[in-house]
Amino acid sequence: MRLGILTGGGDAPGLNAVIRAVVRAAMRTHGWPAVLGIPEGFKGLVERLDPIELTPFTTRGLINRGGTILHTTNRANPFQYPVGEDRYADRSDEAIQRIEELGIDALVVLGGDGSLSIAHKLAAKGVRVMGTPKTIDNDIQGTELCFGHQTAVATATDALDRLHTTAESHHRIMVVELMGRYAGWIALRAGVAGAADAILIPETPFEPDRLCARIRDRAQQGATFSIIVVAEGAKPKGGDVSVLQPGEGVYQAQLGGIGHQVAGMLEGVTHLETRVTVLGHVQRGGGPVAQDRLLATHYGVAAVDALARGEHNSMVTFDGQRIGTIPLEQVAGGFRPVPQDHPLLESARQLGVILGE
Ligand SMILES: Nc1ncnc2c1ncn2[C@@H]1O[C@H](COP(=O)(O)OP(=O)(O)OP(=O)(O)O)[C@@H](O)[C@H]1O
Ligand SMILES: O=P(O)(O)OC[C@H]1O[C@](O)(CO)[C@@H](O)[C@@H]1O
Ligand SMILES: [Mg+2]
Repeated sequence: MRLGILTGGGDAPGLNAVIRAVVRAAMRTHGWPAVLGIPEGFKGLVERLDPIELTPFTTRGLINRGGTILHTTNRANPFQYPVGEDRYADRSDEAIQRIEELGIDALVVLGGDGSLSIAHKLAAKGVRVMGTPKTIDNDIQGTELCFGHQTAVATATDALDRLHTTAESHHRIMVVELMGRYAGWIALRAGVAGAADAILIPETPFEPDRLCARIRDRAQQGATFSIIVVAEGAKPKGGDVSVLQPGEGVYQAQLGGIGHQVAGMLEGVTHLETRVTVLGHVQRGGGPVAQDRLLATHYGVAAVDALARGEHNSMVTFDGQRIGTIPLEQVAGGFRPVPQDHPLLESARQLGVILGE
């Protein structure tokens, strides 16, 4: 079987490790021919960019490399492809024609919800696809873990450790804005691991007055500094998410600003000196931590195994114990928020972490 592979949407640590695993499993275990790497996500198919021949030799040294050697874009949906200023066309037939022309029997898509939804639509038109769940936000339906997430959590935790020492030196409030558009997995996990005093996530719109009162109480009870973690998609009760740049057409809005908003509220009420750190794309950069290398490797091997079994139109998954697969139709268009009864939320509550409730 000739495999094609592409990476879509934002990058995440572990993409290269999946590519390496797919290539090795396909060629070494199944004796399939070299895998064709499609550059720039789905754009590479529509624009007929030259594929990259991937072999165990050309994918050496990839397990710990950040980014994606295939490059990626989040602006290349073949079903709604930009063809001019504010104009889009369905170019999916051209993408499919290119897959056929390259002799690709199955396409492995490393992507988030957007890319996996596109893969599902291609499958409906007869393309054999296999997805692997990628996103640092960890918000893809059907799997406990997406690769990249644990690296982002480690990076954010390290940032919180560093902010602790300077917060303590200056008796300041430090507000840290972390990624997480719709789900607060990074903020919750890094917040607990980094001993944050408050964690605000998109799933729990916060009460500004209560938040300010509780931080003021902390100070009055002797706390000389506070660390507040805010997911970029967090919002006050009855309010909206903070947008830096609105979305347009197929372009998603750029979120940001909630950290400064929260800092302004806190400083106004508590009169404590407050500083803001927006960690941003640092969370997506660099090589994957060991857990993400392992998860990415399992996912790559499982994707090839599933195709070899004759399965397609699925995504590989991890349920906390085992690697499996799930039909893409159960993934596309959905997302996975932090449930209100999640054990880590419960532990945070019991530690007295302010959760904006
Ligand atoms: N539900 C959907 N169905 C079809 N296309 C979608 C859907 N959501 C997003 N898209 C398109 O898919 C492309 C990739 O989406 P996006 O940038 O969200 O990447 P992703 O794969 O979801 O990764 P991530 O969001 O983690 O960066 C974009 O062109 C976007 O317009
Ligand atoms: O790289 P971009 O286009 O700014 O996208 C940023 C978004 O991508 C993510 O990193 C992953 O979906 C989100 O956390 C963030 O909102
Ligand atoms: Mg997306």
